[in-house]
Parts: sequence; C-alpha cells; structure tokens
Amino acid sequence: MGQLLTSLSGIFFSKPEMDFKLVMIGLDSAGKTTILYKMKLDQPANTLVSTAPTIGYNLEEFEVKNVKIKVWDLSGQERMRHAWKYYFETVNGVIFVIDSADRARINDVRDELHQILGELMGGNNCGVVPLLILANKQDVQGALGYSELRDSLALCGDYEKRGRIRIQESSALQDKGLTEGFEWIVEEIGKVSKEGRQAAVKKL
Ligand SMILES: Nc1nc2c(ncn2[C@@H]2O[C@H](COP(=O)(O)OP(=O)(O)OP(=O)(O)O)[C@@H](O)[C@H]2O)c(=O)[nH]1
Ligand SMILES: [Mg+2]
Repeated sequence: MGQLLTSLSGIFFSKPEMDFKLVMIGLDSAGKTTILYKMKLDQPANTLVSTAPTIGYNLEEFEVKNVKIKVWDLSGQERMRHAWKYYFETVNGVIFVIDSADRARINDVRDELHQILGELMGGNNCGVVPLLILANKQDVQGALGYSELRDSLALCGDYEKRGRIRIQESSALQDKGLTEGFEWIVEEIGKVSKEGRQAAVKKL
C-alpha cells in the first residue's frame, strides 16, 4: 500500500521530466539578453548585466514555477532574423521582446511579429506554441503602453482567439513584469502539453 501511494504521488506531484524549451526573439537592442540574465541571476531592481549585441545566441537554464526551462536568446540584428523560424518547430514557447520606447521602429516590429505569427500558424505547430510579447523598457518616459501597442501591432485573428498570446508590459531595469510573463508562458505550455496528452489518451 505504502509503495502504491509512493508511486501514485510520483505520478501526480513529480516535476515534469521534460524541460520546457523557449526561444527569445525581437529586434536588436530590445533587451533580450538583459532579460535572460535578469531571470537567470535573479538580480534586484536597478542592476543590469552589461550586454553587447548578441552574435549567434545565448543559452541559459533556470526554473520558473518549479519547472526547468531552457531559453535560447537569439540575435535581433536584421541579417540574423531569418534564423528565428528554425527554432519554432523545436520549442514549446516563443518570447518576443519589444523596445516599447523605440517608436521609430514600431512598424518594423509589427512586420516581424506578423511574419512570426504566420510561421507559428503554419507548419506542424499550427498555433499550439504560446507567444509572450514582452513590451520592455516601460521605465523609459514616452514608452508605448499596452493599449497603444495593441493597436500599433494590429494583432487579431486565430492566435488571439485561442488565447495563446499575451502582451506583458515589462522593465528589466526596474525588474517589473518579467516574472509574470515567464510564469504565464510556463503555465500555457503546461496546458498545451496537457491537451496534447489528453488527445493522445483519447486516441488509445
Ligand atoms: N531603460 C531600460 N534599458 C534596458 C532595459 N532592458 C534592456 N535595456 C538596455 O537596452 C540595451 C540593449 O539590451 P540587450 O539586452 O543587449 O538587447 P538585445 O535584445 O539582446 O539585443 P541584440 O543582442 O542585439 O539582439 C542595453 O543597453 C540594456 O541595458 C529596460 O527595461 N529599461
Ligand atoms: Mg542580445
């Protein structure tokens, strides 16, 4: 009996064996690498690691809500953006970081985002990969807020209807919104995995 309870508690309360894999993308200088190390190193507000433009990628592992996640932080430079899509087939979630204070490039952001949504809705994924949009640098005066960004990004359609997308205001500098955003995407991935598991069970 004791052994049975141990095995059952193992099934219901164990951490998932699989790590969640996430990719972080967005235009150059949006704050991706800063966010990666803010989350990894759990730094207090008003401290930031000093970064240089990423060439290739950074990969770090840390826990969110007791789930181990692996995060690939890719380069946002224009000539490197074509590589983003190659990660979409293998990750469980996508984080798109925006410099909300960079009003001059908001149309570029919109175009990149729409292209990503096209990729995520096509292929084998077909909209199952949650997308977190971090509207970063909210500490900068004049930064675009949630409503303005929603309009500027012209988000609509299936992805939003399915609730697999969220815009989260954040400031890596002030340590605001990052944990909320990461917790949301981890929960969403959990739901997707559960639905996948339920579909697999139904098929048996
Ligand atoms: N004010 C402010 N500055 C930030 C914030 N997050 C990042 N930065 C600054 O923005 C600049 C670019 O940050 P990075 O993290 O290197 O940007 P990135 O998105 O990784 O850029 P690439 O690697 O070129 O794609 C750095 O000077 C950061 O200190 C923030 O929340 N507020
Ligand atoms: Mg970087």
